[in-house]
Amino acid sequence: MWALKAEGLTFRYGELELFRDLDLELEPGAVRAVLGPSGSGKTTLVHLLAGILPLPSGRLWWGEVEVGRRSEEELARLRRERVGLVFQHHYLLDELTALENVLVPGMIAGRPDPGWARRLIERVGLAAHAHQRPDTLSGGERQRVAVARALYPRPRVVLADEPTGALDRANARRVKDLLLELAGENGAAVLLATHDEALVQGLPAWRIEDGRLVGG
Ligand SMILES: Nc1ncnc2c1ncn2[C@@H]1O[C@H](COP(=O)(O)OP(=O)(O)OP(=O)(O)O)[C@@H](O)[C@H]1O
Repeated sequence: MWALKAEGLTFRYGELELFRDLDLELEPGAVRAVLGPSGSGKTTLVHLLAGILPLPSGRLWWGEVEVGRRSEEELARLRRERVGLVFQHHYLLDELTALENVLVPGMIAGRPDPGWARRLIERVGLAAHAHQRPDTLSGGERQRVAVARALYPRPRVVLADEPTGALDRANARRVKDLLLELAGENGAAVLLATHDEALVQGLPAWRIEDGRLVGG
């Protein structure tokens, strides 16, 4: 069984065709970088795979569940349970502490587990900062909170779009390493889209070419 699978994905913005009959499959625990220059469609691909952009054609699965056509509400619930998202911008809530931000997915689901949230905050090296608000943390620390929050629901797959794009080299590596470690410990597959080839050196990678993914 796969953690993430897409079949026959075609997508265009007007005249600009970004994907043509694209297939992909990630097994549980697998890691793939998605590489491509600016404008090649990395963000668009992540948004399609996250169900943020509706699929105009093709099929998408998160684990054994086919995403298909669903109400916004149902899609949001499924995504919260099955998909961890990390973007270049952290999207943390400024009025909550770091720990509370990690717990948010559990509160929305009505099953908060503060012990698990605390363990994740510890794992990303922020135990001493658990009760600080995001606006009092550094950029790298905020991204580590975002990584912990993405892993909180124990998702099948983590989709990351330039998660280290706003960070210096050392912080970028630390955030990327933590993302892969935590995902690995929890059996989540990771798809990491970036233009930064040095960051993902040594990882299996797909490149966007002619509307498909090659390599890997
Ligand atoms: N809403 C939109 N309407 C029309 N064209 C769009 C839209 N969003 C993106 N595009 C175009 O689609 C192409 C792919 O954009 P996308 O943001 O997916 O690329 P990317 O590889 O993530 O780029 P970057 O690394 O610069 O973020 C670009 O040429 C962009 O101009």
